[in-house]
Amino acid sequence: MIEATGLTKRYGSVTAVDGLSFTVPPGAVTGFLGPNGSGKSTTMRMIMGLDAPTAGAVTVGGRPYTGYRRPLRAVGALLDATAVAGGRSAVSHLRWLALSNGIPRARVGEVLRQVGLATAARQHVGGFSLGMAQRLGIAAALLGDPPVLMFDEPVNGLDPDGVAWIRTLLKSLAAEGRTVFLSSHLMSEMALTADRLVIIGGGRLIAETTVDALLASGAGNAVRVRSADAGTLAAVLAERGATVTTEPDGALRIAGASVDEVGEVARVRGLGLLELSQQRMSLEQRYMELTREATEYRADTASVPATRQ
Ligand SMILES: Nc1ncnc2c1ncn2[C@@H]1O[C@H](COP(=O)(O)OP(=O)(O)OP(=O)(O)O)[C@@H](O)[C@H]1O
Repeated sequence: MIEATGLTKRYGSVTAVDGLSFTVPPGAVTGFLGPNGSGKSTTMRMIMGLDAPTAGAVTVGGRPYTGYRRPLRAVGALLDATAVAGGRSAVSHLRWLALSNGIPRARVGEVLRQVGLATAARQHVGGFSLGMAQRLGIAAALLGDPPVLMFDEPVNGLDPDGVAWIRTLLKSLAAEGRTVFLSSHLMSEMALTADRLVIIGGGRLIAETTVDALLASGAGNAVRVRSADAGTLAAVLAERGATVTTEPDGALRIAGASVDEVGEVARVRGLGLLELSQQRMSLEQRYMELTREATEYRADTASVPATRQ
């Protein structure tokens, strides 16, 4: 579990993180989203004790990261995959990390196999591709078998196989009961990987919610229906208070009624249906809508509405 309470970081006149409170629970993948410069990396650095908060606090497993004598056993993190000395081999890099954290040497071989780097174990890290460096960073994060894992843009530069591999790995780590916290700008990937989301903008919380709840709450969600009796169906639905528009292909787009309600109205009136489906905004569309709302709200009132579910 990661818990931030009133977390704040100022760099001179820049407030990078502004009174941020959120929880990352175990047993789920929680995505961390926000526009460029919204404070995600700064927040992750404070979680890892690499930067001290100006105000507020963040704990991992109930205590600050810096309170752990062997931190790799408490939290594994991939923050910058390229931050490994290039002259070392993968195996010597991991052995050194294991030694300094009281982790058995045998664990090095295990994690190298787990990330698919066993055959490259003795190669110099300087010659690694970005994908191999990402895998090595993940091996280092897994080394101490920690209950909490954090990944900053883990799929950056990976090919589709690598992206799918990380998705499966993160989900399986969460299924084992670990806390998994993940930042990424790839919305389609986030929609497939994350169960929950913490969304920030301008250093402040915009929403803390599940992916399902966020998608269900989109203003652009609607029901699409095609019927040979579209005119009658549209009139009946409008009478019941739904907003009905006609699409270029003759289908009706209905806001303010569920798929079940539309289906029931058609059944009762004996109107044949050719198609009936729920239209949902993508995570990307919903995220853009939400961050835009928050920016406009902030411009109006100088404070951001926070949704917690
Ligand atoms: N060491 C620093 N000194 C001064 N300002 C900083 C420092 N680190 C971050 N900032 C500023 O704090 C704000 C938040 O930056 P941060 O890197 O945390 O955002 P981010 O959400 O991770 O962005 P990105 O998505 O681009 O990685 C930015 O305005 C940035 O310029």
